[in-house]
Amino acid sequence: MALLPVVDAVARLLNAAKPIDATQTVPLMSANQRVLATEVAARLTQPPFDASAMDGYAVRSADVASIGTRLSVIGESAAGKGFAGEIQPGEAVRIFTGAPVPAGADAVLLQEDATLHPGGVIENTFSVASGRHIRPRGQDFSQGEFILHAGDILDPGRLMVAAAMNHPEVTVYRKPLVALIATGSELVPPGAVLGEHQIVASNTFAIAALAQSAGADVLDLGIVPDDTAAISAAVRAATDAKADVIVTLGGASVGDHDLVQSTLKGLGMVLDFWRIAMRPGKPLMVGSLGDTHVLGLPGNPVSSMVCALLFLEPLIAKLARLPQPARERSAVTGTNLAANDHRQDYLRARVIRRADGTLEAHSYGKQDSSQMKIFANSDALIVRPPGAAALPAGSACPILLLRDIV
Ligand SMILES: Nc1nc2c(c(=O)[nH]1)N[C@H]1C(S)=C(S)[C@@H](COP(=O)(O)OP(=O)(O)OC[C@H]3O[C@@H](n4cnc5c(N)ncnc54)[C@H](O)[C@@H]3O)O[C@H]1N2
Ligand code: MOO
Repeated sequence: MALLPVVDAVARLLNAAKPIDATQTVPLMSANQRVLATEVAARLTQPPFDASAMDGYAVRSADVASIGTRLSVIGESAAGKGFAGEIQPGEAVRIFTGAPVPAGADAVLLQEDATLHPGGVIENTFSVASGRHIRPRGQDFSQGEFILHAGDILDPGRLMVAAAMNHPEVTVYRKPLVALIATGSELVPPGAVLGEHQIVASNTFAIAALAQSAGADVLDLGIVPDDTAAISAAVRAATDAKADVIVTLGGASVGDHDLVQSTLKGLGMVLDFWRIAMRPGKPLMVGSLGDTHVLGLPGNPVSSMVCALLFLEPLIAKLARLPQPARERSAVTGTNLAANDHRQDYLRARVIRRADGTLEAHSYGKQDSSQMKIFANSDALIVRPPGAAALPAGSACPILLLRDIV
């Protein structure tokens, strides 16, 4: 079977994925980066009353048209405790930022523009026009106004206005649930005392972090040995939990102990495709078990990460109604790059930002898909398309950023 090109494989996966319709109501404190499922209208008018924008004196502007006028201060209006009476000609009320403007007043004289005399009398050193330093009722928004909309991604500004509209909670789309199953009889969790021929299961932590950053909830189903019954039990646990995506780690290739595909098929998985024209990550498997997407990632740590970046991250974005990831950048290669074969190659690279802003990517020379230290030190993947000619240092090359470059 010919290997499927990466771009076709991603398109097949995303075309088959439907955004999640289910919603849930969450408190504002838990709503950052969630996707709104409803329109949100203001439950009140903001500000709810004409309010002072400054600390000073509420006055009748006609009284202070000329400098040097004396006014009697007859009371105080503070934020949360306004002045009940009405200002008459020749009177002023001490007022503070955010406080309601008393009846009769139509401007605020800054305290810097008033001289205080004994006996509660002020004298203006500046004149203020009608309306000056007053925030009229409803200047921000009005009750019933729709300010947030279904599909909006909640961020600090939107959460601020949601709270100001007097909503303690919002209705958002449910996050996709990604179940992770690490397969391999050699695997033990980090922190374990390793027996002979055992290795630490590291992939789960990388893929879980990637899935959470992409907007998913993660269900870690732990490590299962290379055993059909054990893999089946973990897959059933994932479907019982109503996972939207089951991600298996390892056992994706052709060895005698690579049982993931055969086990999943035995449980009813429909295989969509297997084996992609990419390096690393060739043995990636994609299928569906009922409505659940199944991604079988290769066990080699870097292969699993590259597959997760290329396939799991966009899948989560589509299910979650979030924008597709935008990791692509233009860079120049800082090293000579060899001609490529028929598999799209993803070279781990350090990236520096030149003084002119250009990104310069330095591929690690020797690298294979088991080398986690190189991946951890990599800022980007240089993308080498199938059949790409050799590139001398200084040539333009596309990269996928793994982290921000300062
Ligand atoms: N005859 C062939 N052999 C292999 C092929 C092939 O086409 N023909 N493909 C190779 C490629 S490419 C890859 S990638 C690997 C992927 O194999 P599997 O998905 O079956 O992975 P495993 O054999 O289970 O493990 C590979 C390697 O990674 C380690 N591993 C597994 N899981 C984890 C984990 N959760 N955390 C850390 N490390 C893990 C495992 O111990 C192995 O060392 O197949 C090639 N073989
Ligand atoms: O594709 Mo494998 O992922 O080369 O190591």
